[in-house]
Amino acid sequence: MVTDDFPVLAITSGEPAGVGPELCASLADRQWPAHLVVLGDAELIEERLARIGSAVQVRAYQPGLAPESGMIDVLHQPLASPAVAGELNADNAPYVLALLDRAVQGCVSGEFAGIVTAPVHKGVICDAGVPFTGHTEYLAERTSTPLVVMMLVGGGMRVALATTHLPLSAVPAAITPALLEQTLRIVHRDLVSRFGLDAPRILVAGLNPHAGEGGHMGREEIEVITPVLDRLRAEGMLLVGPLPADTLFVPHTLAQGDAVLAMYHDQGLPVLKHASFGGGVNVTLGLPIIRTSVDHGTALDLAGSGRADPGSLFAAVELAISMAASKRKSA
Ligand SMILES: NC(=O)c1ccc[n+]([C@@H]2O[C@H](COP(=O)([O-])OP(=O)(O)OC[C@H]3O[C@@H](n4cnc5c(N)ncnc54)[C@H](O)[C@@H]3O)[C@@H](O)[C@H]2O)c1
Ligand SMILES: N[C@H](C(=O)O)[C@H](O)COP(=O)(O)O
Repeated sequence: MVTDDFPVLAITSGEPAGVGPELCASLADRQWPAHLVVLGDAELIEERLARIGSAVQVRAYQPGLAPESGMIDVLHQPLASPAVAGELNADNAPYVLALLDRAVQGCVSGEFAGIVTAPVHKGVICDAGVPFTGHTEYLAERTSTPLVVMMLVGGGMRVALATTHLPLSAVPAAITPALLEQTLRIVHRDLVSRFGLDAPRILVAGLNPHAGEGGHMGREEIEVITPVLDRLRAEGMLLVGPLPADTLFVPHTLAQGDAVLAMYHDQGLPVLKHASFGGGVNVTLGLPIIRTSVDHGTALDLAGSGRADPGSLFAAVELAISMAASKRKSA
């Protein structure tokens, strides 16, 4: 059960051909102020541990059992087909989704205080016939949440996205006044409730080069972004922008805000990942449950090598623990 000061967190081990299973096992290298329960196929995790020469042991998860050093507690979920490190197999896509479903179910029932996700491979899930664009959208659907916001934290930055996993050509039409307003409300609310900021200041990027150059390089700033910002400012929200994205991330400007709202995935994430890859955290705002994740993908090239850096997973667990504590304080 989730106790006040010792949350139980579900760690989904993700794509079985990727680095997720071995990274999850490396969580046993540290002592955590939480009970970490790895969701995955126990034999797969044992096989990866043996392969990388790790002394970590696998124990079957039982609620209430105290964590032990050098051991990971695994809530066994069987693979559909044997997994080979580095080789994607669409037959295991339902397994990957079952890990997420089980974790969500545990959060809803109160068994888990939150979810930390190791990476999945979006393409192989789609290849299996399940339209899938990412955990963010999947968890929104599974928790019946109409809108969630992806935010990455790292390198001293918090970068939220107005749009997530959609083709670049679809971005301008997706940035509607309603989307932008709801997104900013979610970012603002969660920065207060989950990150402990009293009056967060959000730097909002424009969509076009030089924020549209007064309408000469695009009109979204004038017609969509500025009116939304004006409306929310009138309510007291501290919003700066729309700012030209090329200079938004220079230290002097960045220092004037607590978070950035970028208009699309590759406007914000390359900057953050350049500054912090391997140590950043992806967090989903607006969900009724806590969810954090690594900042990297399945790294098929490293799977089974023992060379994958667990830094981002560790940071994701730390953030989930701190968010669970904030939630308890505000309850
Ligand atoms: N949280 C997630 O589930 C998540 C996040 C990002 C990407 N993805 C997915 O992962 C798949 C592969 O994506 P990609 O190839 O663009 O990115 P990737 O992050 O898997 O790999 C990019 C490079 O970073 C290296 N790298 C990644 N993780 C590392 C680690 N922990 N330690 C050391 N080096 C590491 C890889 O070896 C590779 O050279 C895609 O399907 C993508 O959508 C999932
Ligand atoms: N956009 C994320 C990143 O670059 O880290 C990644 O694709 C994972 O997204 P989900 O959390 O939605 O799976």
